[in-house]
Amino acid sequence: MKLTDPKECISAEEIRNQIDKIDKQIIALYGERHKYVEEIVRFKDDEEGIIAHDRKKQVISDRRKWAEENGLDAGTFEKMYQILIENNIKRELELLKKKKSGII
Ligand SMILES: C=C(O[C@@H]1C=C(C(=O)O)C=C[C@H]1O)C(=O)O
Repeated sequence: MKLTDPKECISAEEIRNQIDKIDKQIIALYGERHKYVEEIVRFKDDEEGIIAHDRKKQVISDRRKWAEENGLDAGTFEKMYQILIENNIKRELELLKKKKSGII
């Protein structure tokens, strides 16, 4: 991805173009992440396994740390990952239901 250095940008429009490029790439990566989330259901059998409480805690704590290491607000990233993981759990539960009823 070719980006102009933030300090080199000469207008708000140029800055916003860089932000759009970055977000497009971040979202493409979340698309990739989501494919793995859906496939993990092949290795899970029940609701407790889907929620995976300890893993969920670890994921959030690592993302908090990574956010801080990048000069970002840990609480913001904790909230984002809470929402993301809650949605992933819902999706995994739907897929588990389908798996159990033989649809997939
Ligand atoms: C993907 C998993 O399932 C759920 C979703 C997670 C995630 O999106 O990172 C983490 C833990 C689980 O709550 C997993 O068990 O690793």
